Amino acid sequence: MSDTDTDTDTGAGSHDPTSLRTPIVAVLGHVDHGKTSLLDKIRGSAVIEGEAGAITQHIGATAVPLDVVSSIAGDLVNPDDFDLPGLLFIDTPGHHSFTTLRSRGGALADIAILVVDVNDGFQPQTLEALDILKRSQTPFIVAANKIDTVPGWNPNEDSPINATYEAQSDRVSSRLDESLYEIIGNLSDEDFSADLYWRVQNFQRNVGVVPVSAMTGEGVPDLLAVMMGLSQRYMKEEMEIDVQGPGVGTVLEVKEEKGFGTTIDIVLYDGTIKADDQIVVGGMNKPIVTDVRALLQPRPLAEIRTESRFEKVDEISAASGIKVAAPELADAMAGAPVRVVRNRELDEVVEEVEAELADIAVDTEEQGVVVKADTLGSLEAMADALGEAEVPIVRAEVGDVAPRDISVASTAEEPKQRAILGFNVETLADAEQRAETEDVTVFTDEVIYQLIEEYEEYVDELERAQQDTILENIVRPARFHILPDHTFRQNDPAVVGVEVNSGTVQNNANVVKFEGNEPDRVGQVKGIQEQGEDVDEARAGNRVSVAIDGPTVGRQIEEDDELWIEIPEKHAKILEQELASEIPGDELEALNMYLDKQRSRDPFWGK
Ligand SMILES: Nc1nc2c(ncn2[C@@H]2O[C@H](COP(=O)(O)OP(=O)(O)OP(=O)(O)O)[C@@H](O)[C@H]2O)c(=O)[nH]1
Repeated sequence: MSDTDTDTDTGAGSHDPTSLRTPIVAVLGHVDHGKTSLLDKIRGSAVIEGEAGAITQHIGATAVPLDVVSSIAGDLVNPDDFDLPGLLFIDTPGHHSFTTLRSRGGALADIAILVVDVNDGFQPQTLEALDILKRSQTPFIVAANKIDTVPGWNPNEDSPINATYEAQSDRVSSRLDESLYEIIGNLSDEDFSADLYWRVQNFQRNVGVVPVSAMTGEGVPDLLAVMMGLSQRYMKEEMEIDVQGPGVGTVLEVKEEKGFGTTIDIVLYDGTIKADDQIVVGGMNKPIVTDVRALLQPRPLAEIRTESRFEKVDEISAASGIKVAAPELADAMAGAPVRVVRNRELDEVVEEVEAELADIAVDTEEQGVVVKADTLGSLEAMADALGEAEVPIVRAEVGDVAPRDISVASTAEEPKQRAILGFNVETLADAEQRAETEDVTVFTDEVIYQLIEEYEEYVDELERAQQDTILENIVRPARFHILPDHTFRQNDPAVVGVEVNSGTVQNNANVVKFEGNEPDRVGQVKGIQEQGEDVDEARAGNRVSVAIDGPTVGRQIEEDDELWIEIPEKHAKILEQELASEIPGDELEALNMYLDKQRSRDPFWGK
């Protein structure tokens, strides 16, 4: 330990062939529950507590070295107990960036903080985040945030939780306990056994809940202590890397940068990347092979007035966030792998990148919706969620919704598949216009489940509308009988009083009479009158007079006869198979009786 004691540089450090890298930490949680504030608090405390320059601002991440963790956490962290170099916090909070952050087949973050507002409790994105954590099997702790908002709270800036608990009245602390136990209960509903962190004996089996305030810093010492302890205890082996080996990382963002062209912000989780390395990066169509032109880090705050926001470095080791400037990065994708070639066969490295990309690739089908997402990880998350919702995908790509996506969607055979689902992306202006003319519906949202819910509602509505039009064009079943002494006209057309037993008699429908089970078309309804008024239809129970063109009363039809509306076989099939739940019960009854009659003659009628 003693030889690394003085080494506060969490990145390029020791020259041991293997060394322990910094665990990568991601912060997730529902909107407004305090993810950004918590990160800011940790960063802020680190700046105040540490020697100048002790925390390193990386691209997309903040490194908090062990000695700074220890000075914030006080008695809770004794640096002699640890040999991991500190913690690397990913600066972009939210499960969205978390899904982007993947490494070989898993989450890139080694550990996560799930922020839950103690007042607000579990919310949709809390559940979504939990789902993502569960799937990626990422260890996490819950930061029960905003404890300072418990009415009557007596704040103690930056205090460990037990000290601040003691400073609260019984009423206040039992109120906080109530909220905390609610969160623990919610976690258990989601199959996570959880408890207040100081009661947890085995963090591999139980999720620790740490009460904190991102505002006052209360509980932040505990949070850091638990993170450090968890990493040291359970992740040490995974943190062993060949620090001088060729670097391996994940693209966090693809960005245009003045003077540098397209650059990629990456998180390096293994080895070292050097300013003269050849690298292979996952691209839209194929791996991109290119040479690093510059490795860029943010300039320390003091030098912000100089022209560039960045300064060049010669090399950097895992775990770290770095901007890479290199030619031909336009097709690079957020979430894609990056590998340094150095001393290895280029083909081999390309194959490794291809294999990783294939691993993330989404299965597409002949017919389905178009899916767009801003990163590979989120595309994969979308594909998973759509798979669960049984929505097939015809094309899945990283990027904004573009006109060619509209073209693809417009070729869908089913109207419900003339749709594009865009997660965290924009719709380009010309695509929007095109969507309108090509009758393609574009859905965009920043929450996966909301996006899918929106689409499902749309599909439901579409199907309802379709059934309505089908129903409009389909002959409705009806059974009715001629009332005795109600012949108003013998023929041309015959006009008789009838009562509808079940179903709906509609104008212009054909009328049949069964002789035994043999249907015999006797004519067509040519007018319905109810109490002297013309109507379009008569429902079950109505007594109306109908004009039937074709028969003569006394010959083809008689008073007391039971008559039916004739249902074409195709219509009968649609009614029975698709619309049975849409039509009224009495209509269904008439349909079933009609089918019974037809099928006693021909068992396959209407099937
Ligand atoms: N009183 C109090 N307010 C807090 C605390 N943490 C966050 N807030 C406030 O809650 C609001 C949301 O906090 P953010 O940090 O922006 O939340 P977030 O989860 O990062 O939100 P998004 O980035 O929008 O998802 C802000 O007004 C914060 O000032 C806390 O511990 N106590």
